[in-house]
Amino acid sequence: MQTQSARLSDEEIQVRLLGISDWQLERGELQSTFSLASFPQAIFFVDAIAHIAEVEQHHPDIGIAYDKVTLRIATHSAGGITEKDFKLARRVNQLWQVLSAL
Ligand SMILES: C[C@H](O)[C@H](O)[C@H]1CNC2=NC(N)=NC(=O)C2=N1
Repeated sequence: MQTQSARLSDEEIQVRLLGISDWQLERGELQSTFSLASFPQAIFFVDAIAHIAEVEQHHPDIGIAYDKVTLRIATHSAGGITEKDFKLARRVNQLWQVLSAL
């Protein structure tokens, strides 16, 4: 879909960042770090993200440091940030809200 995979301008990115909590623009990627209660919970979170990524056919770079999970999202084919990246970030935030309520 052309509209979803078109590279966003810096201004468009900043506007969208206002509407999504806990994500920053770092080195040309959307980035967020989530703190879990334990290493197994971090792995569980990453596993759920993997399923979302497969459904979306859009995949974050994932770093796991004990109980912290850092996600970096960019659209490599567009050489920048696109709507697909924000869609994935919003899905991760939804997952985070569900897990936080458990
Ligand atoms: C064919 C498939 O849709 C592409 O290779 C996708 C897969 N997942 C992807 N994920 C991310 N983050 N960026 C991409 O450009 C990308 N490309």
